[in-house]
Amino acid sequence: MKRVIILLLDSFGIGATPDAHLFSDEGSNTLGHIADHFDHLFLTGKRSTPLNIPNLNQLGLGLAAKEACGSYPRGLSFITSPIGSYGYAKEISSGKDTPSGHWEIAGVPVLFDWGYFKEHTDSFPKELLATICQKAGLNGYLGNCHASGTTILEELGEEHIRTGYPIFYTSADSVFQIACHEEHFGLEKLYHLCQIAREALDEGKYNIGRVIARPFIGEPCNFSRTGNRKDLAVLPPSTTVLEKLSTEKTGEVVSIGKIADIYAHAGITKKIKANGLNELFDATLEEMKVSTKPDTLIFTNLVDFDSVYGHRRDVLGYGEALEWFDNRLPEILSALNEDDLLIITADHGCDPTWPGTDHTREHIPVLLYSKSLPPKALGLSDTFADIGQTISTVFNLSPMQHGKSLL
Ligand SMILES: O=P(O)(O)O[C@H]1O[C@H](CO)[C@@H](O)[C@H]1O
Ligand SMILES: [Mn+2]
Ligand SMILES: [Mn+2]
Repeated sequence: MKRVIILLLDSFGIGATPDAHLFSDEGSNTLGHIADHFDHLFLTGKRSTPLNIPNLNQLGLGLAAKEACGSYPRGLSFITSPIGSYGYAKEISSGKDTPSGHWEIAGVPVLFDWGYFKEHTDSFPKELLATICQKAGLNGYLGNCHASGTTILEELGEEHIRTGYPIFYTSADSVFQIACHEEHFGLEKLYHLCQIAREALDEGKYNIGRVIARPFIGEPCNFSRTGNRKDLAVLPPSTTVLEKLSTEKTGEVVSIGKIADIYAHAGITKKIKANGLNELFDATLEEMKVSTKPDTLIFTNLVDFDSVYGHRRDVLGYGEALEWFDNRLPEILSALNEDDLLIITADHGCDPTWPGTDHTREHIPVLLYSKSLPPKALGLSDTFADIGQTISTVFNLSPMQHGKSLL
């Protein structure tokens, strides 16, 4: 039996890429700056340890980070003999968004330019808004701007409840996001509205990667987003390794968390919904226990690193979540069969110390671990697609067009 398990820590970058200046992200470093912060807390007596992630470090994370940005993350002990193969990768896709990162990992980089809503206010074209309102029978909308998804609820959540108008917003990513109250507006009504927006964007050829439903609950001054987020993505531009596995080998491709949505369900054979790091982690472990089909890929996206900590610029929360993950990592390692391959990686950066609330253009870590694989230094991957090519090699699929196998 051959299985590949991918744990994707959404936004866990390890240092700016050479093209980061094109995104105003030169010097960004998600892991590095979190480690700096924790080291400072330790040295000033506010924490009993620096950033404490010994298991990731043993897998070669510190060494990969050193190669990616020039310095070992502060406070981590220097490891000379990691137990895993470690490397780092840069991105050839044009954007630093979630679909681009995930698709490139699956062997399909985004070599075209997405459409973006670049204006920070009055962000969406009038004719697009008119079409959506007409098709959805809406008398109005709120927002129509760039925003952080939690800040905009504080600003407009109350007015949304009072008027019944949905909140439309975007970011530096190729997204059209819609926030509505689950009870006052209704969840199904929100999903329906997102579908209308998706169709209007496609018909208008705006080339927008995702429409995202952002449901929330609560009262003014106390709103919170729920786990019923839904991403309506366009299809990847060509066949991903996920699709190849499910068609060439009739293998099992298990999505845990938002993976299925990100790939527009293409190639996914089993979908497991889970919210929050704990549930996502438990679901991954459970799937590793019950999956018996040969040629299985279990792919988990741990979105909270990005949506709860990275975009919120919560350095402490991000670091503590990393420590939580690291502490549970041995459970995954001991659930691995002899010829399973574990891949720990990310899709882009989201440095919580960086100005603004957007992603950062960074290298991703590429940590491979298998009981049957002697550890080695993998060096720099010129594209995230090396991961897809590696998976294609493991399952003996036809080669992907991009990337080289790391095995
Ligand atoms: O600020 P929130 O709503 O979390 O939105 C963020 O999440 C979106 C999708 O990952 C990004 O484009 C960014 O805008
Ligand atoms: Mn992401
Ligand atoms: Mn994000």
